[in-house]
Amino acid sequence: MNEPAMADRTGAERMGSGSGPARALTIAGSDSGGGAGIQGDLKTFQELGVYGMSAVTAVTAQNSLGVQQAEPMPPRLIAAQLDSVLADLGADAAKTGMVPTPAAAEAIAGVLRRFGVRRLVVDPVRLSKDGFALAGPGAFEATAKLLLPLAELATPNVPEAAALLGVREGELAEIGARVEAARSLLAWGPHYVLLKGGHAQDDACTDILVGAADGGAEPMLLRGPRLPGPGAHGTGCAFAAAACAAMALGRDVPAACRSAKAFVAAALAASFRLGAGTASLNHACGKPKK
Ligand SMILES: Nc1ncnc2c1ncn2[C@@H]1O[C@H](COP(=O)(O)OP(=O)(O)OP(=O)(O)O)[C@@H](O)[C@H]1O
Ligand SMILES: Cc1ncc(CO)c(N)n1
Repeated sequence: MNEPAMADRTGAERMGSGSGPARALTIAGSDSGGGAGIQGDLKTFQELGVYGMSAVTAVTAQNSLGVQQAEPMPPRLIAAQLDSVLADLGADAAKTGMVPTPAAAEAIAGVLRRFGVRRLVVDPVRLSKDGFALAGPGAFEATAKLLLPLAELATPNVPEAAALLGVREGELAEIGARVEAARSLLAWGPHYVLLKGGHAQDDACTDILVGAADGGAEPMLLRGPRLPGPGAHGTGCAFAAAACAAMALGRDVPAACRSAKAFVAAALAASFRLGAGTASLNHACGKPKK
C-alpha cells in the first residue's frame, strides 16, 4: 500500500474558520480513573491547544488506589486505529505510553514506520505507581528495541532508565550518574533522551535532556521546586503528552521539554484529592501563564 507520509498531509484541507489545529496522537492504555494514559493525554492535548486523537493499546481498571486489572487490545485493532487516524486525519506528532505486549510493540512500530511518523515521543512505561506491570512479559524490552529507535524524544523515569541500562536504581542517585545514564540511553536510538527526576532524591526534581547530535555533551538540566507529598497520579504521562503537544505545534525538543516541565509543575501545584489514594493531577489548571 502506498501511504502518504505524514508531512504530506500537514496541509490537508482545512475548513471553516481558517487553518485547522495542530494534531497530536496518543498511543496508550485507557485509565478508567482519568489521570494517566489516554484520558490524561487527551486532557493535556486539549489544555495545550492541540487536536487530540488516540489509539487504545489496553484497557485498565484503575483509580487513586492503583491498578486493579488490565487487558491488552488485539494488535490488529491497535494497528487499525493507527491506520484510521494516520491515513485520513494525519498527526503532527505522536506519543506512545503503555505497550502491553511484544506483539503490540511490533504492530505500533510497523504502522509508525509505514507512515513515516517522525515527531514521536516514546514514554517507555513499565510499572504503575503502585507497582502493577503495565508492560506484560517482554513488552518493555520490545518497546525499547522497536520503538526507541523511532523516537525523536524518549522520556524514561529513573526505574525505567535503570532497567534499560541493566543497573540498580540506587546507582542513579547522583545527578552526575543520571547525566551519564541519559547519555548511555542515546544508544537505544532516540534523537533525545529526557531522564525524568521525579523518582530521584533530588530537591529540584531535576529532569535531564541530552541530544544525540552532540553525543550528549551539553546536557540541559530542567529544575523546579519538588512539591511536597507523594506527588500525583499521571505526572509521567502528562510530561510526555505536553512535550508531544509542543512538538505538534512545531517546537524543537528542548523547548518542548521546557514547556512540558512547566505544565506538569503547574498541574501538580493545582492537583486535588478525589479518591482515598494518590492525588489527581489537575490538567485543566496546568496551562503555563506565559
Ligand atoms: N513532587 C514533585 N514536584 C515537582 N515536580 C515533580 C514531582 N514529581 C515529579 N515531578 C515532575 O513530573 C514529571 C514526571 O516525572 P516522574 O519521574 O514522576 O515520572 P513518572 O515516574 O513516569 O510518573 P508516574 O509516577 O506518573 O508514572 C517530571 O518533569 C518530574 O520532574
Ligand atoms: C494506562 C496507564 N498508562 C500509564 C500509567 C503510568 O502512570 C498508568 N497508571 N496507566
